[in-house]
Amino acid sequence: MVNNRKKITVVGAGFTGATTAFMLAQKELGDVVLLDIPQLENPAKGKALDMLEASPVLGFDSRITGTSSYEDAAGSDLVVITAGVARKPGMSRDDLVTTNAAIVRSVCENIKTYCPDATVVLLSNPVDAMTYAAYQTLGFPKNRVIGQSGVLDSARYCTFIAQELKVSVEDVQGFVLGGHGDDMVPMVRYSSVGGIPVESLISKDRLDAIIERTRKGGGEIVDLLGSGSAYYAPAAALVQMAEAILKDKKRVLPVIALLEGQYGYEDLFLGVPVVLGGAGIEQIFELELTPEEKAALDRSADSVRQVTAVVQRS
Ligand SMILES: NC(=O)c1ccc[n+]([C@@H]2O[C@H](COP(=O)([O-])OP(=O)(O)OC[C@H]3O[C@@H](n4cnc5c(N)ncnc54)[C@H](O)[C@@H]3O)[C@@H](O)[C@H]2O)c1
Ligand SMILES: O=C(O)C[C@H](O)C(=O)O
Repeated sequence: MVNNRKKITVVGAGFTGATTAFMLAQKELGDVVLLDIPQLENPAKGKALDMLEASPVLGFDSRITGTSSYEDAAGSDLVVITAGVARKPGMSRDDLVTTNAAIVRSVCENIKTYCPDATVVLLSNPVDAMTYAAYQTLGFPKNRVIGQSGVLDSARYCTFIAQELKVSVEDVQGFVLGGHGDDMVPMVRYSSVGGIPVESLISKDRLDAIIERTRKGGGEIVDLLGSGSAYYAPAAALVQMAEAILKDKKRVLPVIALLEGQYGYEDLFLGVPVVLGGAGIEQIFELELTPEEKAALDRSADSVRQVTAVVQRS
């Protein structure tokens, strides 16, 4: 049964948007509108129809429509924004800030008009700063403007731990704090495998290598693809967040939230563990950090503050 016929709009029908739409529909989290610019309306319609024609085989009843009109998005419960350009090999995510801030702002003007009650999840990069730009433009309550990075970064971190120990990913617990950049902070002290602290299972050298690979995880995929960036794991991360919100699951997940004093930061969107449910971000967990962890988080927050300042000036 489709989840109370919730309505979900995915803005940007490119790699991440289309993959997210398909996963949302397969999980029957709602009816899905896949929206792109007018010049790409037909490809958006084509992708949506192609997905819909898979529904008898895969057995889902979510409706999927492609469009370039925000009227079709009207009244959405959830809006996922993937609109924007992706980086190329040799670029950092921050190189996209000016281009994508303009795109995110124009998208959010429409969301504000057509979907005033929606919860909005940002994916476009650099995502911490794009979440700030969206919050400014939307004027929605802070709990309903959320960025995706920590679920993806944590998934990469847990994948590498499971590979190292040759164990099931299902038994690995761990998460990443901070911004979605190369100085993100995988939280080793809070990571475990089957309840056993990871530091007692993996040597420091190997853990350092896993941390470094996690931090550069997006770049590893960009280099392998040659053009474009990751989309399967990012889409899976968005869908986990969507499910938590649409089903009011109150999952504890690392997401990009507005910090107003938590962790010592003011007026900054940054990745932290939260309770994610029907109201969006329902609670922010503030962890006690060691001096080393806090210094690492400060470095990450500084990077995010610098790129956010570009958004604030533009
Ligand atoms: N936060 C993360 O963890 C994460 C993960 C993966 C990708 N991303 C980012 O997500 C963005 C999208 O990645 P992708 O691989 O889907 O790129 P893509 O190029 O495949 O798709 C982007 C789509 O956005 C559309 N678009 C551009 N301007 C638009 C507008 N004004 N309105 C509606 N649609 C518009 C484009 O036409 C295109 O179809 C990039 O910025 C990428 O860096 C972030
Ligand atoms: O690395 C990128 O540019 C895309 C995304 O942020 C990712 O981490 O895969």
